[in-house]
Amino acid sequence: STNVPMSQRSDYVDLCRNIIRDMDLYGVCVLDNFLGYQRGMTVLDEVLNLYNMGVFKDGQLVRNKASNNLKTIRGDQIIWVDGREDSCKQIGQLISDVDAVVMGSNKMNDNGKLGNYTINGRTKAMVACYPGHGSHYVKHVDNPNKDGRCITAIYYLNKDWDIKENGGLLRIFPEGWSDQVADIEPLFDRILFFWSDRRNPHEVQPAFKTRYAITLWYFD
Ligand SMILES: O=C(O)CNC(=O)c1n[nH]c2ccccc2c1=O
Ligand SMILES: [Fe+2]
Repeated sequence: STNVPMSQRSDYVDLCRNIIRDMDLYGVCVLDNFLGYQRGMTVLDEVLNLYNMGVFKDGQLVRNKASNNLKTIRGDQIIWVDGREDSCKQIGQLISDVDAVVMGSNKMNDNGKLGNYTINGRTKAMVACYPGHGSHYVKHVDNPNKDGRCITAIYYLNKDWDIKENGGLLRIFPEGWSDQVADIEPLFDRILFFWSDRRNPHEVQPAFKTRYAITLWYFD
């Protein structure tokens, strides 16, 4: 699947059915080889180019619950792109492919919804870099207070990632799964979907190698 638009891909319907089933059963869905190697690499090249241009900003400070001082407990650096910028065309193509599978899953479901949501918008793409040296993200819920975001979609860009050496595991603690957790490695060309609300508290464990991801949040 090189430059075939997502909705024309032969496995498009299967991808959407896969998302519908996993989101209904688990509230989490992982798809590998989402864009294919070549296109994945073009997206990675654009992200590396952005990073080397120094346009990423430090993730905002978050008060450390343990102590009352404002302490950087997240080492992520982010930049928001909408995909139409000159240097973000491939990221823009990724975005429209994620849109295609999310909207496709939304329509394809018998009740025309994905988990009782009618998706009608999304944020821009948040390109995030965890610079290594133990940078992490404490356990949190993306949308704890009904801000409208219902699905989190994260596309990972990390080639030759060795979770034991490099860390950076995403651990989801799905509500109602008692003590089970979903451990997701941030592997190159992997995309992850999960409900953004309190059903899916999650954390990014300390990363010891530069770790890139692109996140989209879908609204209903
Ligand atoms: O990268 C991952 O695997 C998971 N990542 C997250 O859960 C995550 N969630 N919410 C954020 C808000 C602002 C900046 C970065 C983030 C962020 O990496
Ligand atoms: Fe998150």
